[in-house]
Amino acid sequence: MDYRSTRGSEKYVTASQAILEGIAPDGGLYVPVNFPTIQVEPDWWITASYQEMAQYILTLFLTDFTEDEIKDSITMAYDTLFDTPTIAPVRHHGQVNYLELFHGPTLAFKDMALTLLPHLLTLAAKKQGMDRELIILTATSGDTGKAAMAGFADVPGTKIVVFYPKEGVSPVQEQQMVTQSGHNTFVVGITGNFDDAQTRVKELFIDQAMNQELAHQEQQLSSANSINIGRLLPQVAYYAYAYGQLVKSGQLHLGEPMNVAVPTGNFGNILAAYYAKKIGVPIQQLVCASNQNHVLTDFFNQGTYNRQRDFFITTSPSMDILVSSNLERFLYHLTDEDTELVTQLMTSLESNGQYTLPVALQARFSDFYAGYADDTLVKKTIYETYIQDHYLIEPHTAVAKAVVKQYQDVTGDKTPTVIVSTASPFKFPQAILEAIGDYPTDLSISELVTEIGSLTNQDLPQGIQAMLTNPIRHHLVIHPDDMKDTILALIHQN
Ligand SMILES: N[C@@H](CCOP(=O)(O)O)C(=O)O
Repeated sequence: MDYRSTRGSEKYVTASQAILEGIAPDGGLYVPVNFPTIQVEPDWWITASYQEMAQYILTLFLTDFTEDEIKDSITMAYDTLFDTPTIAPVRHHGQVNYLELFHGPTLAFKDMALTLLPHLLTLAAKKQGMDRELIILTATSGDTGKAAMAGFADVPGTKIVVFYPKEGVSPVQEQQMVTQSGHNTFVVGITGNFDDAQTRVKELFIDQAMNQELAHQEQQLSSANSINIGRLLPQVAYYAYAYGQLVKSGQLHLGEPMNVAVPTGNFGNILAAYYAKKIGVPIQQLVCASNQNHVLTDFFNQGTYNRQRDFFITTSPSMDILVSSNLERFLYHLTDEDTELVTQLMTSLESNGQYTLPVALQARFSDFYAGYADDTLVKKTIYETYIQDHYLIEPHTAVAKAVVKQYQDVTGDKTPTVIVSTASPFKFPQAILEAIGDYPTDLSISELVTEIGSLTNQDLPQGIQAMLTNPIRHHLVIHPDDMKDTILALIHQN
């Protein structure tokens, strides 16, 4: 299986090359040149473990890795770092299925790929005979940063630098990041938003002077964001696993489709569901759920992507994004691989802040339903779910739940649906407590997470305990324009 850039100007590369580079040299994103199909015995869906499914699916995509390399990486990634042997359980509460993707070490769905990526990247470097130090640049709106640092901490031959919006993540997300250990981890707040960070990170990948300077120091950039195909493909596995669990629970007969509802900002998680559908996971409708920054909702409903709009800081900060990077990959597939058109659209987005898709292409959106929920609706959804179903959900999951309700009200579609639950309630205690009761507004982080523990009847997860006890190691806050100099200073300090 080869990969090519969405902007088309580069030659085909192997999986290991694509993973190592992170982003294509022309500024596009690597995509598979074709899609394999799942060919398994019927009982595979209900008997395979999470690890077995992930191995099967990744073997289809990562064809220059051996089966043993993939298997060993998966064994190391999905182990006791997760607090449940099922890794990605589907829980059923009040007639609703939640695919809980927050059982990994940092309590967010990003762990599903970022416990694995360091192994894949290390192998990719070996395969390519690349012995430079890897500098992993990462932009985060809260979850990716912590998961990426936890994954790469003290991994030989790597340094990781993460940028996050200083005023745009939850207090727990920030505390998790700034207490991260590891001699090779760096996290820096910026006085801007996630888009400022992500845009500059993408620019640096194609900044010749920067890349030359790094090469001179025997270093090379790569990415831990979902712009890296090696971050995205592991996420395909959990949609297959969720489907198997729905069949196992008797909600579906094998072959009958499910719907999935994904809270999304950077369009990576829902693109992984789209890829799952393309390789044969029976998915009917992809419900694309946005928060008040509903640039994706407007795109799917009106055909125009317009990032020139107010930016809101919401209670679901991981989705506070106006430039959804992975939409570029979707456009590539939607346009039947018309790299010239994709390049035009992306150039228009960069220079005019918007683009409109030709009407004939808008007619191809039928796989997707898009909607959004603002913070008032999110609050109501968290409250109702807790009171009616005795289940505590965090704001991103609540966004998806609210949009599923809109979808079902509008269409009457009764297809069994999986709501992708992207983070643990422990990461967003303030928003949750505000939604469900009359809590004092001045609780400390420790008091906040303790309340969540009482409400869910759980001990504090290991990752939360570590956050409360580890010292703060990262203090830097900079202007986004200083990102390049800051990276160079951090990675070259002794
Ligand atoms: N929601 C993300 C933003 C970056 O998304 P990614 O999937 O491209 O890493 C976050 O929490 O950082």
